[in-house]
Formats: sequence, C-alpha cells, structure tokens
Amino acid sequence: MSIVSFKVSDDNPVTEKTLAAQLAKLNVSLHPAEESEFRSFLAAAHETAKAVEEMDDYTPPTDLVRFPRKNLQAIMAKDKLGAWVYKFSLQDTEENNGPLSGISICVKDCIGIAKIPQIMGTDCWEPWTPSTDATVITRLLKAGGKIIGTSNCEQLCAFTGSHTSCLGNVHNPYLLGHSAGGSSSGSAALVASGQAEMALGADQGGSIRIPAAMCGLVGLKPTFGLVPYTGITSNEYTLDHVGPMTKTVEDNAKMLQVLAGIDGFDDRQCGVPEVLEYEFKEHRKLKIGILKESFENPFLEISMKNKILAAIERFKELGYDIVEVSIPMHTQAPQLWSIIERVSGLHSRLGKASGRRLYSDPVFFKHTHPLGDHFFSKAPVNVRNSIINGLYFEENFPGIFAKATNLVLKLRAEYDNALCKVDLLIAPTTPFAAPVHGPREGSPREQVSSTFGINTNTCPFNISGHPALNLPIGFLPTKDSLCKLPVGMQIIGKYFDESTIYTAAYAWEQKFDWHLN
Ligand SMILES: NC(=O)c1ccccc1
Repeated sequence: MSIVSFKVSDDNPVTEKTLAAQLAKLNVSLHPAEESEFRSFLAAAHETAKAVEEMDDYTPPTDLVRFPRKNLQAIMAKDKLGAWVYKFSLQDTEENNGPLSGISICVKDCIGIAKIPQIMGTDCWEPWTPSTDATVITRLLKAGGKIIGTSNCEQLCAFTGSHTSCLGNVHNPYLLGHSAGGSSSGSAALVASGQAEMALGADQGGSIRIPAAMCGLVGLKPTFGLVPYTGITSNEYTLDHVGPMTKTVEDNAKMLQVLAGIDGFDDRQCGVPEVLEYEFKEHRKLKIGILKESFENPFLEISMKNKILAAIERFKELGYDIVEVSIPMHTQAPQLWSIIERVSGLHSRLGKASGRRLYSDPVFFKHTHPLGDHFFSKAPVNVRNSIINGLYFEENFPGIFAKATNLVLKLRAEYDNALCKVDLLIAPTTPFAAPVHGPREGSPREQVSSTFGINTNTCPFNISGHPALNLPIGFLPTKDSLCKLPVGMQIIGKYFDESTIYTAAYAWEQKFDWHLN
C-alpha cells in the first residue's frame, strides 16, 4: 500500500468524522474494528496531499523576458460588435522576421495569456488570471505575430449562437442583431470586420467552423492533437481543438504552419507527424465526395443545400471528380457526441476530469470549484441542461460513455474508409445562415431555440478527429430578403492531411470570388 509515512503534523485535521464523511458519500461502512487504522491511513494521505501542494508546479515555459508583461497595458474594450474583451499589444522584443511578422492577431478568451485575466464569457466565477502562456501564444509570438487582444466568446465556450457571454451579445459584422455564430464569436467578428488580421478559435462541437461560416471566414478545426491545447481551458479532453480563423486560405495555412506540432505537454498529440508542411498552391486534380447524409439533415434549409451543391459543382470547372459518398453512421454521430460532451464534459465542469498526461493549472481549479448554486444559478440554459443530462446519463446508463467511445472509433473508421476512395468529403457547415440573436430572458427553450440543429454536421468531426475547414462560398438572403449573410461549406480531410483541404479550398477561392456569389 502506498503510504509514504505515518508521521503526521500537529495540525493534521483528519478525525473519525472525516473518515465517516467519506464513507457516507458512498453509503458504505467499515467494520468498527477497522476504523481507527483507516483513520490513520487517511491522516497519512492528508500529509501526502499537503506535500504535493507544497511542491513547485511544472508548467510550460513562458518567456517573460523575450515577451515581457511588465508594461503591458490591457484595456477592457467595448465596441459596437461586442467582440473584444481586452485590447493590448504583445509582441517579440527581439528583431523578428518570422512568417507572421507584424500581423495583428486576436485570441479567443479561453486561451491562456500570462497576466491577462480570462473571462471566458462567464460571470459564474470571478475572472481568473493564468500565469503561463498557452503553447499557441508562444508560437505566434516567436513567429513575429502581434497579439492585439482577447476576443469575447460564448459563456464557458458552450454555445453555437452569440448571445450568452456575460460581456454582452456579439453581433454579426454583416448585420447587427444577428448571430456571429459561436462559441468563437468575437474572434470571427473581429477578423470579419477588419479589426484583426487573424484569430485563434477553439472548437469542441463546431465553435471555430460555425462562426467562420456565419461571418464569411476560413476557419479550420485541425486534426485532433495536431495543435497543442496546452494552456487553454479545456471543455472536454477528447473534443478540444484549437485552430486558425482568417480571411483567406493562404493566411490560414500560414497560421497553421506556425501552430502545428508536438509541444511535449499534451497527450492528445500522439501520432502527430514530425514534419509538417502546409502546401496548397499545387494544381492537383482531386476527387471530392459529397457526404450524402449531411445533405439529408432535417435542419438543413433548402436554399443552403442548393447553394452548397452549386458550389461543389464548380469544382468540376477545376477538373475535379465529384462523387456521392454514403456514410449512414454520420447521422448517429451527433448522438455519440452528446453522450461524450455531457458525461465526460460533466467531469470537466465539476473539476474532476483526470487520467490524462497534460498540463492544467491547479490555480484555476481552486478558483472555480466546487461548483455550487452560485455557479448553477448564473450558468446559461445550455450549460445547466448539459450538466443535468450528464448526471442523468451517468446514473441511469452505466457504460454508456464506454460504448459511445467505442462507437466513435467505428465512426472514425467509416470516415477513414470513405477517405480512401476520395481525397476529401464535403458537407454543409451550418444548416442555415446567421439567425437573429435569441433572447436572454424568456423560457429556457426560447433562449436557445435559435441554435437548434446548428452543430449537427460539425460535431461529428470533433469526435472522429478529422480535420474540417469552413470555406466561405457566398451569401444567402435573410428571411425578409433585405440583407444577405455569408454562408460556407465544410471540407473534411484525412488525418493530418490539412494540405489537401487547403489545396482544394485555395483553388476554389482563387477561381471564384465568394463575395460576388
Ligand atoms: N465549444 C463548442 O464547439 C461547442 C459547440 C456546441 C455546443 C457546445 C460546445
């Protein structure tokens, strides 16, 4: 047994009552004759925990000399889109002619930047301030990028609309009062409105691709693990992805080139190739598969369907082959995603996610847990519902998480098989263009109904892990037809084959100006 020492300090708080309290949680008991020694084991365990708490933490290296925070002025900014959190200017102090030299970048407000308070769209707890930079921040700075601020995001990164941040609604730059898409809502609005040249987003169910689609951006959810999640607040370990949001395909590839690769701190990166080069200008003739089931999605509006099918047709003008590919299991993927997002996501929300070899900040856990009614009463409808569902799944369906995870492996194999026959798959990103913001007041259903069905074609690739990119393809008129809003298509590739996605996206983008479509 792993008792390190039975020596306990004078202030050791473990009593018979402490032991009894642990047993009561499971509604179990010990034989009375065993209690005294179990109490002494628990007292020793307390000393072990205290010893670990007193050790210095081991964190990703954050270079505060080369990228100093001493004189960093971070100012809370309020613009008419509601897209900023803090504005500041952080860049390399050494001469830097890197690939992103001088490029302005905003960062979703769940991505750690040392000394910059992280709000993550929530007032469920006070803002928390990381002491380290996420790996992606260090990489952008080393590449010469100029980080100009953090961008507002949906509360706890958990919504596909853009009306749940405690800082206010994020408006679509093409039409105020309409959603920018979520949860990387501010990142999309800032790039689309020209206030930043590039953005980082994060995506657990569509949160890069959906706002990219609704704001007319190129947004990539990279292959699972390709870009380290180190230093970014996790929603759920196997759904977490971070990636670039840009105006053009070329910029997207440029940014990914800087972000990708193993950092040694994230167990999600197993299998990431050592050499990563994002090619996209070659003129290969590709074979494109229209993912049949994604176009039979009951939420998909007919105008969106026709718009995307017409955009795919245009690949023929590039000499590409187009075929239809059926993957029946695609329709079950959102159900599998829901189990994983709610069961494993619950443990993450409760601060109990464990069993992974990766960095997370104990200061954050101390700051935000345990979750109580002060949290629950302020959390938005979707977050409260997800917690209730997760508890219910776990209690009433033992093994459901294991089964969903097994089926995710099958799902991945089905997409992999299809991607042996075609180079790329194409699906709608969203089923309709940006809706009007939902209300913050009103019944729970009223608050969330504008987003029903939005992520049904994006979340499958969070569980499967395949890279998926939104490419803007044109506009659709709003319901009153007085305005038009951007729409996009989703291009899905083989694991770690972002290059082929970029090749097709770049060829399409260069041949057809989506702004005119
Ligand atoms: N963060 C996400 O991508 C997300 C999307 C939809 C629902 C919940 C989370």
